[in-house]
Amino acid sequence: MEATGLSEVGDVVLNTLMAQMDAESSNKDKMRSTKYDPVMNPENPSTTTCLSGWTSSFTERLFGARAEKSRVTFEEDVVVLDDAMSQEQSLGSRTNFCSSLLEELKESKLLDKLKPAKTKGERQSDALMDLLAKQGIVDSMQEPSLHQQSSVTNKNNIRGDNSIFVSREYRQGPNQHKFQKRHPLLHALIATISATIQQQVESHNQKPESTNATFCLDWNKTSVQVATYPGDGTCGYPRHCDRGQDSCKFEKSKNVQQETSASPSQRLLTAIYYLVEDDWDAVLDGGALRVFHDGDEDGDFTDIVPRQNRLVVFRSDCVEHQVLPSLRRSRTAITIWFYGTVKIESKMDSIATNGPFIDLPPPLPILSSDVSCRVSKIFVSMASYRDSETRPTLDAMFATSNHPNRIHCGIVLQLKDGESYDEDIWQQVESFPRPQQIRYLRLHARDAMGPCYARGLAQTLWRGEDYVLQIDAHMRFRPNWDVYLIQQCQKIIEQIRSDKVMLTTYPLGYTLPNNIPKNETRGTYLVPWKFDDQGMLRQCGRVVKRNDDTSFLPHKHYLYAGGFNFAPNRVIRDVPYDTMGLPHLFFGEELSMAVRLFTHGYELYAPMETVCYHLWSRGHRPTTSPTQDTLVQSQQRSTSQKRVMQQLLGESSVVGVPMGLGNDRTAAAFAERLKVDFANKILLQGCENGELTDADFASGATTASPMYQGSVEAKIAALDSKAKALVASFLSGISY
Ligand SMILES: O=C(O)CCC(=O)C(=O)O
Ligand SMILES: [Fe+2]
Repeated sequence: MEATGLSEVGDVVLNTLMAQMDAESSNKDKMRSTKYDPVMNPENPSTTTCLSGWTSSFTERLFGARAEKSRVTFEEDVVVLDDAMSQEQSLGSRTNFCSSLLEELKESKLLDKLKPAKTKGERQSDALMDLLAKQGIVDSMQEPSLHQQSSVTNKNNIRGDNSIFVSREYRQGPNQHKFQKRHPLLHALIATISATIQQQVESHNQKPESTNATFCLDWNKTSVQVATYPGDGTCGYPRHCDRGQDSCKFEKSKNVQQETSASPSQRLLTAIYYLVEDDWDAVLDGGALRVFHDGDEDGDFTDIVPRQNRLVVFRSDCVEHQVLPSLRRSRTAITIWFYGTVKIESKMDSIATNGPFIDLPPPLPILSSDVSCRVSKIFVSMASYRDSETRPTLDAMFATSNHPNRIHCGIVLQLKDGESYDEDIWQQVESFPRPQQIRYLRLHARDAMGPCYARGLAQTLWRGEDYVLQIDAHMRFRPNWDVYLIQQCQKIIEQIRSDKVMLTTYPLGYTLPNNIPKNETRGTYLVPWKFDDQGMLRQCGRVVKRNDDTSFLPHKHYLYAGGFNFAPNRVIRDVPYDTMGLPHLFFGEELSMAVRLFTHGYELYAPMETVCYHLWSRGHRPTTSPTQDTLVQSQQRSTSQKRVMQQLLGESSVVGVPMGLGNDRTAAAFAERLKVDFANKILLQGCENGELTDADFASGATTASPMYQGSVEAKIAALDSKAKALVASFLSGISY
């Protein structure tokens, strides 16, 4: 074994030691790390007027539950506040705020300035302006004002209203007193709604337990629009999302553009205040705001009648809506858009059983955009063989996920009947706090037939979830793992324009009970290691140098890890586990999957960051070993190994058959990419680096090292004496 490999092990051990020493101080840091800095709302410099009818359940609707849900519902996502503005705020002869405001708009001639909304061409030029603003070529704070709007009616307009933006410069610029003097009621409306929203956002963000989402609103960037739909029954506004068509789930099939943490804030909340007459009739006047519940084209909806003094608020980034034509009279509304970003953080749920984590690794970096509309369900496939870590793994997995409600597990529990060790495991899993999200099959351990059988059975528990994560039953996770995996997967799909992608690698290790190398978050990369005495190729993971440039795609490789892989759900149909065909196969399972995936056109990638940690020691659980095989078992194993060899050599009998190779690429091409000669069992030059170069690996390692393959004991044996001493002192603190 080469010394270069050892220094990698040394690194990991050192980092683990440091993690332990840091454990106490970092526990304190586990509190919210992102603090929102309240900024004084310029729309509201002195007053503290708030909408009186606003309740905390409204706040919960807009800022709370959404992060956990995939479906928009009227009851949970839209706030309708009647009698929004109190009558005391009206001025002059009228006692009614709404009619006073309408009068104010008329008197100030603002309503005369309304123009048909923008044409498609104008919107495209806006997009260009946006781009230029992002490049710093023009000032991004400029918003469309009266002068920039079209004065020509265009039949291609998708929306039929006449509108005007009350420019930010006018409302908030140096001459804002002019605006306030000329439009005192409009100013009062904007200030009241803004103050309420600001107060609610702040109080939401200060409650760490409320959700895992922090709302950062950019108070300098509100937009205010006055819009009138004529009452001729012809004009409405088709179904849309105020953030733009790319943001909604309904539009998911189109390429979703994700914000990066550097992207400017976007529309986050839409507040619409209706200025119609008080006898507006839902049927005779029409003009309802139709809110769609689901992402589907033909999903449910709720119609909201535009009542006088009614305020409707919803999330601009996920609530799709439409304006139905006004049938009898014109319909005026004022819309305020609030801009901002949503930071998603992991809930640091305390672990219900097996004590708390002594430490958690740093969260995975995820794009700061609110992915709540885009995050799909994940099916977690897990084969567990008499493993007391099954329940702690599930606990850790849910506790560190962003969207625990969207995770569904299929577990194959292979347990001995009547043994207390096994019955304890059964009890723990059966009494799991999220029983609706756990499906399982229980097998007698005596009927176990190796990982392919168990993982194949686990796949039968899939119920249409969008992504599939296959893991072992002894893992820990970094916070944000679910959103990170989906975002990385999507990034690759967009780049290579194929959804036959998989993220997979050998994770770094943890030790019992919960010792996670907190400072070690680098990714690992799979490369060939050696041919074992059965003639089977073994593989290993190598630590890759950290690269903080998030624009980089994960590194492509050709090997597959059974204990950690993530892919869009089509993988279950394209390359399902060979449940019956490879009984009692251990080494060979991963190669068979690798060559099958490759020949079916799948590209495999190693995440840039460690996503989870794997318990490499088997000391905590009873395992089977080939020496305990019955004759039948060992015969079956060697038949399975032969089948894997046929696959690796691309024999025609295994091409294009169920559970065999695909026709997209050949096994020979796989071997060539891997730089391995399977027929002669030779590793070819450069195979230890895969698609990378020496410089890409940590510690300048030039050879493949078996760092994650063996037991802890094997690793100790491989260390030099200095590292050995460190490991010994480290292990003496751990009981297992
Ligand atoms: O006036 C309404 O009810 C909604 C208008 C709208 O959807 C928009 O302007 O984006
Ligand atoms: Fe809208």
